[in-house]
Amino acid sequence: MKILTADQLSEADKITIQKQGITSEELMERAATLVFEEIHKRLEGAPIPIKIFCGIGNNGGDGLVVARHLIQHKYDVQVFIVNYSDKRSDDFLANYEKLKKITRNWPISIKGEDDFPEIGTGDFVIDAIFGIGLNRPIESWMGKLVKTINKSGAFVLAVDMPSGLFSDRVPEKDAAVINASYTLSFQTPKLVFYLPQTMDYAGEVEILDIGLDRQCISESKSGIFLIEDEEARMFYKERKKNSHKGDYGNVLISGGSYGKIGSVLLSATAALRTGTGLCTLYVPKCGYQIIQSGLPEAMVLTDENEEIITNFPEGFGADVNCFGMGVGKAKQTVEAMEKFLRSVEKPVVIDADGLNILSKNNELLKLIPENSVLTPHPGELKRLIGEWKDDFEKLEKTKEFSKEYKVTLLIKGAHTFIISDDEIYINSTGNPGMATAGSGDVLSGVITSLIGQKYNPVTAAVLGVYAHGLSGDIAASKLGMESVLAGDIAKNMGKAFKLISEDFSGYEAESQ
Ligand SMILES: NC(=O)C1=CN([C@@H]2O[C@H](COP(=O)(O)OP(=O)(O)OC[C@H]3O[C@@H](n4cnc5c(N)ncnc54)[C@H](O)[C@@H]3O)[C@@H](O)[C@H]2O)[C@H](O)CC1
Ligand SMILES: [K+]
Repeated sequence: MKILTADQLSEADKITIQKQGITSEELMERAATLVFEEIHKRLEGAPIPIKIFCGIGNNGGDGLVVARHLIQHKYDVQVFIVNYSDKRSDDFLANYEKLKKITRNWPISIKGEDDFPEIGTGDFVIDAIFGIGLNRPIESWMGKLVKTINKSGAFVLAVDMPSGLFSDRVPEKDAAVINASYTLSFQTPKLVFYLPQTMDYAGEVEILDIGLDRQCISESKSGIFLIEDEEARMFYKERKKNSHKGDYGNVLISGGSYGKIGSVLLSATAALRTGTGLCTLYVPKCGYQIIQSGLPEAMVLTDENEEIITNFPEGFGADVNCFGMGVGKAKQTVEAMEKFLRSVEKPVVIDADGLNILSKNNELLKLIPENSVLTPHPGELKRLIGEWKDDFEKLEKTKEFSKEYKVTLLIKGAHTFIISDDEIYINSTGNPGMATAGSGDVLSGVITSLIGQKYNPVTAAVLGVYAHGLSGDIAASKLGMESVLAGDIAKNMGKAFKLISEDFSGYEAESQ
């Protein structure tokens, strides 16, 4: 799903009104009715005290529409108008009049701290103060109101955006921003819902299709995409009946050192579980027994050194190479990496210590084959591209690096970002149970495997990250998050691909 900016959404708003021949008030009614329906579906008429805080723009207008429907469905509702100016929007005013006609319990105006209501843990708060129209930080008594809501312990549902959160920048330290439990957002996701510095404000996110003009959305220029089941299914290539192992890639994974042979083992297991035809590992001598007995399906080549990699098997001729997990940073290993980079021409996958070697030996960067995939976590990324001021700068610097060296980079996290040139793909699968040793080794194996199966490297990275997260979700649903091991992520990969290729609804039904 495409991610649009606030300006693009406002534009889509206007075009929709023109093309569909509706008024903006009708569009507001449509959008906010969907919000009401979501709430009604969950509360099922429960007599919970609902406090709706409305601004005086269109986000506030949405709040008034939601209030009207809730009141008409006999919910216990109190509306508060956060009355910070006289400039009320037309659609706000129209809905204010409509609300007054259906209830005697008129909205209460808040003009300062003295007007703040008591908010308790048992309340259901709807935040309709500001949406995508926010153009400066929330200040004065309004800021205090936001902080009071946050401290109340109430369940907070944000309409479109948590108030105080900008769609295109990180809030200042101590800024007043609603900490929503849940955000119902209109039409397209917003980038800030997925960045580590801002994602917590939004809580759980659901996107409501409010029927904005499809053509306008598809023509809006955006290089940012949220990857969900639909996109993953689009990328997936089915295995052909008339095929043999040679069609699924000859993979060479080089890595490991004494005490870290498990990393390569995990990566190779994941590659094979992702469908690799032939998998060979290049490891120090100490890894031989471990791999032969731990993964009989893999072949093993050993370095002459017992404990570290000091060389690279030139002329092996793999379809795709992966380098780096568990290799350490010894001088001879740096030389081995240089030999590796000089002897391969096709795109490679570089992970873990391979990345740390690159950041300490910048002269090696220019040897990376074009279209390679680098899979850093934030610490490794920082060593590679330097410090960043905030998540937006991190994205910009990563794009610059991607363009300079013509590589795809991952930024691993709760939502892994895949960055290639000017494009950003955001993954939607995965869970905190996957924050466990070896999880990254598994991911490199998956991506390497897909490149070997002739996916282009960007697609391999995007689909690989998605499948890895989905497999982690399957593992967590069986084992509980705490018990997920990296090996479980590799083990469930087949099931993840089965879901991607066939039927997601089955998984959803199964996991409920
Ligand atoms: N996107 C859509 O298709 C639809 C959006 N809807 C809803 O409309 C809001 C956006 O409404 P808008 O009136 O443009 O902005 P806000 O309500 O977010 O803000 C109102 C107004 O307040 C001023 N302002 C901004 N920041 C501050 C501040 N810190 N302090 C004081 N005042 C501030 C500024 O002038 C704003 O214009 C969108 O989020 C949806 O909820 C439609 O209902 C349906 C279609
Ligand atoms: K809001």
